[in-house]
Amino acid sequence: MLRYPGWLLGYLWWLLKGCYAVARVFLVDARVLLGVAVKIPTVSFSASEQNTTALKEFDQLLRRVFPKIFSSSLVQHEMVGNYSHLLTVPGSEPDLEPYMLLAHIDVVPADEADGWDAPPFSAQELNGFIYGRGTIDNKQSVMGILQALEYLLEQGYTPRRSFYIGLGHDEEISGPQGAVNIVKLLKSRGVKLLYVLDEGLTIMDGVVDGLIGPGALIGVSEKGQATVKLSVSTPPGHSSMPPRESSIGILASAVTRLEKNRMPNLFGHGPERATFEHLAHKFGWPYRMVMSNLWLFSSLVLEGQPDTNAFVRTTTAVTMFNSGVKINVMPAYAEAFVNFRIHSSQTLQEVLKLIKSTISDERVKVEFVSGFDPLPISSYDEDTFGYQIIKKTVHDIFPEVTVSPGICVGNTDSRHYTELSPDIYRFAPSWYKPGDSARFHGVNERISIQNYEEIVLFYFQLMQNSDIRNLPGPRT
Ligand SMILES: CCCCCCCC/C=C\CCCCCCCC(=O)N[C@@H](CC(N)=O)C(=O)O
Ligand SMILES: [Zn+2]
Ligand SMILES: [Zn+2]
Repeated sequence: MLRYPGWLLGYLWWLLKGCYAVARVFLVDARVLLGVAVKIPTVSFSASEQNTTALKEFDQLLRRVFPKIFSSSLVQHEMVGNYSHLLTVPGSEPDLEPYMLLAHIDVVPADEADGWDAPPFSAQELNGFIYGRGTIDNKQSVMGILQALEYLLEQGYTPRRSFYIGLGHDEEISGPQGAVNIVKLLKSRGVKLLYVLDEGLTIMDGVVDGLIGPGALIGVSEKGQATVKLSVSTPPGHSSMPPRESSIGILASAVTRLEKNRMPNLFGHGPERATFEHLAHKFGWPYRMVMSNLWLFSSLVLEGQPDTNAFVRTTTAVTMFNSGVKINVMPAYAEAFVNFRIHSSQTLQEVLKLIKSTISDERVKVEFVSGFDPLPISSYDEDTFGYQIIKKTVHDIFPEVTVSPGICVGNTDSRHYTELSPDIYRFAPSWYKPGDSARFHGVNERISIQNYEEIVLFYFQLMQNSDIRNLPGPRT
């Protein structure tokens, strides 16, 4: 048996304790920093209105709290579209294709009166959670990525593989100034990316009936979108002599038809099939039996909840409805906006056709407002560097979690990056438990302090894991 002198063991123990102490300080700092970031209300109110004062303040915050990043001769920092950030970290081996991490600084509006347990821009800690807008969408990634890089720079780390960090300031309004201009800039420089990782799916725990243990879903695609405006015009008049149907009534029937006749269940026609194939061994009896009939499984198990239902079909959301000027005047005009999120196996054109045939009322004018097809499906096989490195990193930090591909039900800045890379992934390692779907863009958005620490460690590990030349082991 090998014998070590006592002084050596003592020294190693001292070193270990030192590393632990540094790690603790680094994580305690990180948690405070997330709080400071959440307190700055970087709200995107609408396509034409953003809180630019807050965006400037956020820029100042980043420069103040990440001194190594902003003073390093290694890291190149650029502002893009006024408030977005592009960081370039050149590797020592330029022949290795770079990768890119994305996150966004802006948040959707939040009103304490909607029922928050703590003010949405307070970052108050309650029962081990930091509450506030942006804690899961998506300041946890902004601060987690930068904290990881700051710590690596502090350790004198220089990567072999170059990487970029893109922090958008207008993701919540589709990224027209941030992501779009970062992509233009990178394209003009001839950059190609090995993989891109953006926000998106999460670690699900207890949200799918029958699934035993947590599952990390890595978004290998994201749904498309269609927004349509429906409008009805009728002659105005006195409310004491109303016609049988008002413009509001006609429009209400049209949106009710859309809500009642959901788009078809397409389970099994897109990457969600692979999700369940990868998770199959984690289903207990009798779910495992039902899973052999995937369609039955999807309608029994998945259609019931808004989040799992979004996995299996194009969703229909009536988001705006306006009409009427006075209680005794028949409204001359009523309009509604309906937002569809398109399943991977459908196209925008197919969905627009279905909308018209479902409404099937000539009095309702249907206008296309905006939309795009579902995004291409990135590879997730054994030889795909990006997917496998993300998967390995999940296992390094969360050994108990099963990893599987999934479809991101919301859209992200990464959808602008398709010309830079075929392999785009949407995932951040936030825990997602029953009830959490309502926190995204809703009330009581929060993250546990422990989860935030895990997120910092995840990016810290990911940057190091990405630094290998090839995936290990024989590959067929
Ligand atoms: C086995 C099936 C489980 C399905 C679980 C679904 C889990 C959903 C988990 C997280 C959803 C979070 C979506 C994150 C990305 C959303 C980003 C966003 O808000 N984007 C906006 C703005 C835009 N860029 O278009 C949007 O409207 O989508
Ligand atoms: Zn987001
Ligand atoms: Zn969002």
